[in-house]
Amino acid sequence: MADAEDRTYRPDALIARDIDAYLERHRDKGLLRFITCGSVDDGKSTLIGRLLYDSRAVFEDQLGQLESDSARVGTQGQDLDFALLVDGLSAEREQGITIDVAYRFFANEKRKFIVADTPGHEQYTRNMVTGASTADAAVLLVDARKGVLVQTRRHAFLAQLLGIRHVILAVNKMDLVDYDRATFEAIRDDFAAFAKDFGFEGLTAIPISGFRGDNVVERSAATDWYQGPSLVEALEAVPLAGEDAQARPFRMTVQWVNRPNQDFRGFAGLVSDGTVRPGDAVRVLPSGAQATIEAIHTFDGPLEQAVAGQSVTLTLAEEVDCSRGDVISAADDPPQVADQFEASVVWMDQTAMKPGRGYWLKIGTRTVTATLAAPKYEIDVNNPAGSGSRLAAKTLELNGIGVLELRTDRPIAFEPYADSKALGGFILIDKERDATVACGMLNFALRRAQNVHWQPTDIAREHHAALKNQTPRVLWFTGLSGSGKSTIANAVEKKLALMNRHTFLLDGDNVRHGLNKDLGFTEADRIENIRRIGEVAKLMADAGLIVLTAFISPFRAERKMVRDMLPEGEFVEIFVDTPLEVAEERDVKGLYRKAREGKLKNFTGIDSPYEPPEQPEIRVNTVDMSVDEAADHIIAQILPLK
Ligand SMILES: Nc1ncnc2c1ncn2[C@@H]1O[C@H](COP(=O)(O)OS(=O)(=O)O)[C@@H](OP(=O)(O)O)[C@H]1O
Ligand SMILES: Nc1ncnc2c1ncn2[C@@H]1O[C@H](COP(=O)(O)OP(=O)(O)O)[C@@H](O)[C@H]1O
Repeated sequence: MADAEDRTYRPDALIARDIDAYLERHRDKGLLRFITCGSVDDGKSTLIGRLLYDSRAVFEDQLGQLESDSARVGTQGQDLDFALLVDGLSAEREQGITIDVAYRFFANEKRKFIVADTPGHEQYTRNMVTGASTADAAVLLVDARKGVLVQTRRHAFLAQLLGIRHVILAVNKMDLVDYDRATFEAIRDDFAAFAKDFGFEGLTAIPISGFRGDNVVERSAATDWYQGPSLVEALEAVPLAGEDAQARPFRMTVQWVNRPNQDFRGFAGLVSDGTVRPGDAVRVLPSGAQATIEAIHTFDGPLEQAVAGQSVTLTLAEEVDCSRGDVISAADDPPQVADQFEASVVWMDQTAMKPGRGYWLKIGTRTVTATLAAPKYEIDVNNPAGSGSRLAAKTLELNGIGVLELRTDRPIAFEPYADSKALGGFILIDKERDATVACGMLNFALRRAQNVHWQPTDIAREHHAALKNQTPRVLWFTGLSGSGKSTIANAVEKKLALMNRHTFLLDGDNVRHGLNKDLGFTEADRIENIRRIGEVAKLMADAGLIVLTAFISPFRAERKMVRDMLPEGEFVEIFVDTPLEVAEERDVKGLYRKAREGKLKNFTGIDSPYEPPEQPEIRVNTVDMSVDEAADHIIAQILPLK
């Protein structure tokens, strides 16, 4: 702040005078995206404020606001409090912490920069992940008085997990330790020792003062013992992501198929890697079909070549199947195709991960269903590099990071995240709530799936059904324990038998004594229980049977999963809608009493949830209907069975 009075801080005057000229001036400069991370009070906001202010990216009205805010609530006496420039949200000001990712743009003579300011607080891992996913570099702030903290380590770990290869360790508040060289070097060495296995290509440590401006834009005389670059110089030296990507084999994920008329079929998307030219041999994945690039179209006309970072429309010389989500790649060096993977997952939702449940997995522009296994281990983010960094875990909670196996319902083209963010990074979406719950990185494909193929059989499911002279069905009873599922399913089966129908009743207690005797009543076990029963019911329906199942099946997601496994109309959801009080009153097996006495844990309706169907095909009310009436009602609804 020493020279604040004698310099005229103004936003680049060109912005106001001629915005086109301003943009033109910056157009051909490379763009570096970076994140800043640090603990609360490390001075992150002040540093970013300083970067913006010194690069004249602050607008005059903001400046006026800053002056009045500084006087009112600033923490820096009469000086401008740069943190106020960045901590824009009022909630932040009140709490004194940054609560979301803020993106800010500035430019200097050499480069344009987008900085994602990510919060330091422990529970905000997901915001850091959001900010880091597109960053080329990370600036990790450390308070010179405090040194490397647990949070610094966590941020460094997340940065490497998200594939950031260039890290700048900004040892801040050097003014408060009298610019002491030994303090700086001890912190630098401490961090380097911790991060030695992280594989950072560039690790630069810089002594700075965001508040005073030392070594932020210009090198400071106060640290004459330091010979390295200023922060901005270090940021100018980070290689741009695009440069790396261009050296890789060609890949483009198809965003949409442009078919304005019969004669034109173009595949539009962003070239994520490499270079493409007309005449190049390519492959469409996951099908593997080969083709040749006919032309490259853009809004401004055809191109002789397109490189990573450009959005184009490709036409192919041959007629091949290619649709949204497919990957067009260099023919001689295509990405892999697989449906089982090891992945690292960062859980970002309040609701814990449910192993066995199907989530939407979105990778590039493709969306498939993925089922996650329980984590192999969770990573102790507070101690990510040492021994003991792997923790046993059955699930992942908010901000938890784990390594696990997952399978997709269809093969997808992919690359390990370490090689390609575009083809290896994904998000997971809760199907019911349509909410993003996690992000992840594919590490590698599991080989085990590759040699297992579907065996085609000559007698198809239609033949089985025709021989039995009936339409297969899965009559899926769901409801609380003691609601009447088994009793009614049994009555329905008897009636169907009298009608000469071929049936099979899969009942909760029986299946749990055999096929599923390894499973208990945790959420994960119930999900697996229903998954297996769904698979068995499907096989039986393939064999032409009318299958009746009587399981609590408490979760909508798994009932929907079984519905989706079967041909349209074959799954009939029957909600045995008995109120909890009535089922509890019946208490056929004495389990409700035990549960109320606390002798039985995770009992449905007591301390484990039941999600009633929203639109069941059939609902039966066992208070008003007898068993026989309920059975007749169901049969009437499913007829005819041919
Ligand atoms: N904790 C707990 N919660 C619910 N039910 C329990 C529990 N412990 C044992 N039982 C008995 O197991 C039967 C339910 O098994 P399901 O396979 O139908 O359950 S689930 O669909 O996996 O939720 C259920 O049988 P029904 O009464 O026929 O529903 C119970 O008798
Ligand atoms: N209308 C009804 N429908 C079904 N069951 C009834 C009805 N009225 C009384 N019940 C009794 O409720 C109990 C239901 O138990 P069960 O069929 O084992 O339920 P679930 O399989 O859902 O746990 C049985 O004892 C049954 O006789």
